[in-house]
Amino acid sequence: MSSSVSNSDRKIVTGSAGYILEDVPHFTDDFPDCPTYPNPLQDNAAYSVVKQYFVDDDDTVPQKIVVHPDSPRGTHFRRAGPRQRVYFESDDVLACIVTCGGLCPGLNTVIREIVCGLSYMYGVKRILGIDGGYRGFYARNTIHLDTNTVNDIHRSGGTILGTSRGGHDTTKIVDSIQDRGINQVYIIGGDGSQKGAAAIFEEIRRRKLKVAVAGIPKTIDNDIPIIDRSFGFDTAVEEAQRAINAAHVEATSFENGIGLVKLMGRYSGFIAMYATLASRDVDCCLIPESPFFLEGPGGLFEFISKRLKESGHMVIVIAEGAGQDLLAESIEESKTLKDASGNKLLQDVGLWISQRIKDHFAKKMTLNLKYIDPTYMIRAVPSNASDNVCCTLLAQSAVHGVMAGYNGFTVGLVNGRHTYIPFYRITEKQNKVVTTDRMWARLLSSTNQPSFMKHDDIDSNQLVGEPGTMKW
Ligand SMILES: Nc1ncnc2c1ncn2[C@@H]1O[C@H](COP(=O)(O)OP(=O)(O)O)[C@@H](O)[C@H]1O
Ligand SMILES: O=P(O)(O)OC[C@H]1O[C@](O)(COP(=O)(O)O)[C@@H](O)[C@@H]1O
Ligand SMILES: [Mg+2]
Repeated sequence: MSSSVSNSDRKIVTGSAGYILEDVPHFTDDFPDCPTYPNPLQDNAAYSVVKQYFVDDDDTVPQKIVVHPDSPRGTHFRRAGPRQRVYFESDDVLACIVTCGGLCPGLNTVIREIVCGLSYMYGVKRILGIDGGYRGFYARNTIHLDTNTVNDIHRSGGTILGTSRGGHDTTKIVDSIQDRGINQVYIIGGDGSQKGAAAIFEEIRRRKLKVAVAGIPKTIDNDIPIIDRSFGFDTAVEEAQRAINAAHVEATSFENGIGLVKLMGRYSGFIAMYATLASRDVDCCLIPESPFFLEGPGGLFEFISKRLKESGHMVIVIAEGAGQDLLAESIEESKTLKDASGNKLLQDVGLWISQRIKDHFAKKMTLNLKYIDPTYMIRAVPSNASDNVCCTLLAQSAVHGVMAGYNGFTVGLVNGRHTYIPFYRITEKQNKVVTTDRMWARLLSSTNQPSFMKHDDIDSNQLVGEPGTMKW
């Protein structure tokens, strides 16, 4: 690596052939002389047999893996994992864990694995749970966590710590961290929580505290950029199959039956897209990234009419954020309502579209429409086997990074490898389905639905924009 540019926000290292490392802060940036210790894992019987268990400090992971012979090497992120030296003595650690935002399958597994990782791998004995999200830092007592208290929690949905929206007061949160003597903060949450984590980290740095802040991305609808996916998505897609199956059974049992399922996805339609591709019973999938219209040639009503004539039934999957522009035209106040975190409150597109379909066909034909809203059911369940493994690796990677002195990062899977990503890359934009990618084309070809787009409508940004993750 040849040169390094660093300001309070960004730490960019450049190398030959267009190599760029978007690095994360490290304790030594602010405390150049802080002491280090041998990693206790080197004496751990389970890990000592692993060849090259410790990650080389120069290991980085490319953001783009499809390249041409003359492509520049491009952006990389620091590879996650244990390092030879650590920046905390086990007995000095006072760690805390907080869960924020909406529920997601796997929250309890991540909590469990942070506690077990800290305890079994690094001999940390003092771990606190923050009660009920960010406001719990200053408004509630802490919860004692150890390997016994978390032993069985991965079998339950939700979060044993509780969660909330709103209540982010950076000054009060950092006061609480400072007063309690906490020196490791693990924040499990979505895009909003990671913005909160970045604010906490900035304030900690401003106060020159030797406190590590690490984010673990919680995104059921896969709206966090850079990462391949995070825990809970797989479970949500699997759980959505039950609703789609029910919709299919209802639709096939009645004359002109329509089963309509609403799934989560405020701005990103990945759950709807993957649930549709997995099921094969879905005739039409509507997501926020792909505008649609109801009336006239090429519209949804025409397609419903055609599909009912062809097969006598149909299943529609709609993401909660789809068609919000159409709803906003009819419900004026929907444009301004927000939740406690400042997220725009969405109107129930499922109810609205059900009514519009019923009204449209009322005088034309008998129609049996059943609306199923499993949105909270798909996020309140415990995580499945594959998500449990995902939770474990994310939690352990976060613990390794913090112990190794890295700071102000979100841990995430990039092209199948765990990495440490600076907060600003996680919070600067949202991950979306790119409707000019092949995956959306596969969906259109599997459902045979219209694209609802005229060529002129295709957002020119999408043609040149960064491709969405989860591409095969
Ligand atoms: N820009 C922000 N700055 C600081 N805190 C934020 C910001 N956005 C959201 N938060 C806080 O993060 C927490 C979770 O945010 P929310 O948007 O509800 O869920 P998620 O993290 O799942 O996206 C809330 O306590 C909220 O107040
Ligand atoms: O009713 P709540 O608890 O605010 O949750 C609803 C929202 O939570 C989510 O499941 C997840 O949102 P977050 O990522 O902001 O937590 C959204 O898809 C949904 O709109
Ligand atoms: Mg969010």
